[in-house]
Amino acid sequence: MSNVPIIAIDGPSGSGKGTLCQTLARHFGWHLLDSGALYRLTGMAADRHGIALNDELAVAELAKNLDVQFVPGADGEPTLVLLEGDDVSGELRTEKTGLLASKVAVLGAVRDALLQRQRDFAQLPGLVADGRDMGTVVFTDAPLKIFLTASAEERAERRYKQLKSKGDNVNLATLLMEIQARDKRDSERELAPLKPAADAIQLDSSGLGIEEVFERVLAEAKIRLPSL
Ligand SMILES: Nc1ncnc2c1ncn2[C@@H]1O[C@H](COP(=O)(O)OP(=O)(O)O)[C@@H](O)[C@H]1O
Ligand SMILES: Nc1ccn([C@H]2C[C@H](O)[C@@H](COP(=O)(O)OP(=O)(O)O)O2)c(=O)n1
Repeated sequence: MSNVPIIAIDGPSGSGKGTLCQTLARHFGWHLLDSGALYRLTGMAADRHGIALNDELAVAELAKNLDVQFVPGADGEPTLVLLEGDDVSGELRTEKTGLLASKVAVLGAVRDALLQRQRDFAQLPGLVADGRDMGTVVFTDAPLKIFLTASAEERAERRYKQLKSKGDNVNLATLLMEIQARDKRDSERELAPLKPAADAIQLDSSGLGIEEVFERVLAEAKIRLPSL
């Protein structure tokens, strides 16, 4: 793992991690780990199988044996995600699934079950890792760690526009409450809580455009990863 350059991006929901990570991975031609998707899929699997979200061992067993396939889309089309053979690409990104993910993510046995699977993504020529504990737990040696934030209001607004453009019937006030509840659960949990690593660069993206965030992180990458 140590010879693989890694950029770890952590932060709360809607801060722009996914967008930034995809742009960075494309820019460098590196691999991408969407760790949140693994927690989302675990939450969905528990929901499908009627397993209580606090049944730690049963949920961890699901996490260990996730039957998932990522099928690259045709030109310009998004990757399809199949859970147990069913296309769950749409359901994966809903707020309901985000909430399920945040609930199973408090369970230590689930986090342990997903740890090695995440580390296996560290492959040459490099990895951009998106999550909550990339810099603090999963890739502690990453030479560049970014903790990306934005005000809860701005994050809710971003999510509102994103879901609205997909045709979802959403309400801004409800989204803000959901984001705040998820922030609280993710930050206050005992294991791998959402917090900046001691050596992370904190970047508040409130009022910054997507391109501006990318340029700032690119500049940091050139400093911290001199081989780039
Ligand atoms: N800096 C930014 N300014 C405005 N909108 C942004 C910014 N970064 C991301 N977005 C938009 O906000 C929404 C949520 O971003 P996303 O990358 O999914 O966040 P996260 O992965 O942190 O939850 C997306 O629609 C994205 O296009
Ligand atoms: N490394 C990670 C990634 C996600 N999680 C949990 C906590 C999050 O609320 C959920 C969903 O994460 P995800 O990054 O997909 O969600 P957002 O796109 O930021 O809304 O999973 C985690 O505990 N650790």
